[in-house]
Amino acid sequence: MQEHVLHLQGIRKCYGSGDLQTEILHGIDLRLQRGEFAALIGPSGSGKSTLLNLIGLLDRPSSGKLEIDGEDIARLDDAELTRLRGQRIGFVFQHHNLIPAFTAEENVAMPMLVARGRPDRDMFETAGRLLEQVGLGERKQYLANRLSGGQQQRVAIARALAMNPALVLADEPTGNLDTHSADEVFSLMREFNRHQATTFLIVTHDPRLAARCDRIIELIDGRIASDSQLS
Ligand SMILES: Nc1ncnc2c1ncn2[C@@H]1O[C@H](COP(=O)(O)OP(=O)(O)OP(=O)(O)O)[C@@H](O)[C@H]1O
Repeated sequence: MQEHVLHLQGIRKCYGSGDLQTEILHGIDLRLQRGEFAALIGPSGSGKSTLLNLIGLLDRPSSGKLEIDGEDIARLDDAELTRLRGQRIGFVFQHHNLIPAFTAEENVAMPMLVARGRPDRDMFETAGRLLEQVGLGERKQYLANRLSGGQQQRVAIARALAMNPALVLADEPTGNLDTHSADEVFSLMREFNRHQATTFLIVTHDPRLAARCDRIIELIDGRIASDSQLS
């Protein structure tokens, strides 16, 4: 097992081409150890989503080295990147991205269905267990669009954990929620982190939530401006 779930060295990202090319990330060095619970903060436009997209293997860096769970992504073709993303990374977005006409259970089973190619009993058992862990065991047969915003985000967390990923990337996971639901969703991520040693990297604009992380990484103008260990 790799000690570092994530290792970035000199990561740069440019958008556009020719004279219109703009560099957004200017050489990011970052390591995340297994079991870390880290916040990524920074002003709007500082490059947080751009960085998360690279780490989430949704886009490739313009240069630099990116390793996920010991795999150097430069060596992987697009199909291998998709496999690595599906198996090792979980995503929680601000807008939960659940399939509204599917039940909570079907939504959580979806990553397992995609990986295995056909439904089996085990994936629904796993989905049911995860939904119990996020406090929605009674509602697993509810359609996603019949659940409240906070409940939908809890389903999204269960779905992100369905493949037992090494790393969960959360982009403003509580941005749409009232304070109480935001606290609940945050506490759930924390519990999974403590009990399963899942590594979390969470983009948040909420200083109160960032202060509940172990580490705060601050991005300003495409550079890491500060990186502080809180516990
Ligand atoms: N596909 C793209 N093409 C060109 N420029 C882009 C693209 N995506 C992002 N940018 C630019 O990159 C910069 C960083 O954007 P990014 O979304 O990563 O910031 P952010 O820190 O996540 O901001 P916010 O907190 O507002 O979500 C911005 O100036 C943005 O306009």
